[in-house]
Amino acid sequence: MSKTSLDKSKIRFLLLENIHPSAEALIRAAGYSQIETLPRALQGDELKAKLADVHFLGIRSQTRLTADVLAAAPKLVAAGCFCIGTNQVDLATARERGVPVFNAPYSNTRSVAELVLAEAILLLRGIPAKNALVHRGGWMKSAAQSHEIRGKTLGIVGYGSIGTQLSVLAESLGMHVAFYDVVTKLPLGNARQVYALPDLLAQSDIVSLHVPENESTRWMIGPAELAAMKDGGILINASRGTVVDINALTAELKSGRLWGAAIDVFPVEPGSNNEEFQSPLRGLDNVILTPHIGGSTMEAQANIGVEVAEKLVKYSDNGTTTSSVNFPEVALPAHPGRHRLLHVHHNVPGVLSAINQVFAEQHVNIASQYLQTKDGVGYVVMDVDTASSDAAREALAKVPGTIRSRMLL
Ligand SMILES: NC(=O)c1ccc[n+]([C@@H]2O[C@H](COP(=O)([O-])OP(=O)(O)OC[C@H]3O[C@@H](n4cnc5c(N)ncnc54)[C@H](O)[C@@H]3O)[C@@H](O)[C@H]2O)c1
Ligand SMILES: O=C(O)CC[C@@H](O)C(=O)O
Repeated sequence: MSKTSLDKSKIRFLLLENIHPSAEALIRAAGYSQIETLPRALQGDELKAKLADVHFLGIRSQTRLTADVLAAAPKLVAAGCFCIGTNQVDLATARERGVPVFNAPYSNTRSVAELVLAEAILLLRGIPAKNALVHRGGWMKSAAQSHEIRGKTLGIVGYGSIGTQLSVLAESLGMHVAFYDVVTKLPLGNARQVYALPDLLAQSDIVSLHVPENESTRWMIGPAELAAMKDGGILINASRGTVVDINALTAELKSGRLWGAAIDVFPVEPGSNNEEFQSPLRGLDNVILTPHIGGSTMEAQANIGVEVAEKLVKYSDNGTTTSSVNFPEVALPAHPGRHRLLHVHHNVPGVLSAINQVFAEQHVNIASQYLQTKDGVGYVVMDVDTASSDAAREALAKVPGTIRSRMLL
């Protein structure tokens, strides 16, 4: 088992938001014993107090890692988002503080695509409203406004991992697929790219949103976009709650101009299962409301637990940052018989030569050196002879421009 300069028994992991137990199992199997798990998100002061002593943090979509919170986490070595979205983390600040952030970019794409397709079928048949009526003792045996999915047009906004997966599944059921994306994408199957969002909205029977939360997607579906949708259209949002103006959507649904919607994500979501969910969409019969569970299947969550925990452990044990969403990516081999020095610094001219100067002055022989930079931050890793590593680490920490350094035994 690999060793870290800080004894593994002293390294603290905090896993929030009911992360699947597969994560804890993997971290324990790697030799770490201090792992605290909580079933809910933490925010603000409560989160800051908890983070004072934490080295590795695991979150899902609800815990906000703002610049303020990161400043209160001086020991934080790395953070893992046990999900796809990383919009809840101030990624630039994390990078500038020398904290790599990891996620699981593919583990729940299939789960989301399956749910969206199921919702599209249910909404086209008016099942949510019929189900609600029958539960209240009503009966409405009628084919009015009930349609097959075959031959209908699905408009996908955001043709990435989930959008493409959905595209393939929808075509297998006989749907026509059109998509809008800011990037020109290779269409799968017979799908076709539409280059203006209003055009896509106007020609789709069902519109499904699969964009990340960022400046370009915030409130991208507002009154004008909803008005551009077909009469009787259906909107599905399993991306992020800030993508849709929920009040405008409520108005379109209440007026009956849009036929139905399935919404999994909301501008404000409860941080735990014990809080009340508030939304103007509550009580509308032809709206499927789900508690942000698009990616919540046992299969996806178990895989995510392993994938992200593995990335955190690998960074802790060996320094590898491959697939980090905010950090220079370095894939490192094992370092048997050597000590490994990890140095994160501001990427300004002279830092690397200062490091090499320090090593020359300390008579430290560098066996291997790896360097990557990203957006103003450099990450250099050096494997050195064990005899001289302590002196080298001490000198390295004093190099101007250093953000942080670490040694692996
Ligand atoms: N409901 C859930 O449980 C759940 C689960 C997984 C992911 N998600 C959300 O779904 C999002 C998409 O996931 P993914 O894995 O497909 O991401 P992805 O990065 O693979 O794809 C996103 C696509 O959106 C495009 N895009 C970005 N900005 C755009 C804009 N302004 N207009 C049009 N297209 C734009 C990108 O070019 C990309 O092709 C995630 O960021 C996450 O927020 C939700
Ligand atoms: O599990 C979550 O909290 C978020 C799931 C989903 O939105 C994701 O980004 O993968």
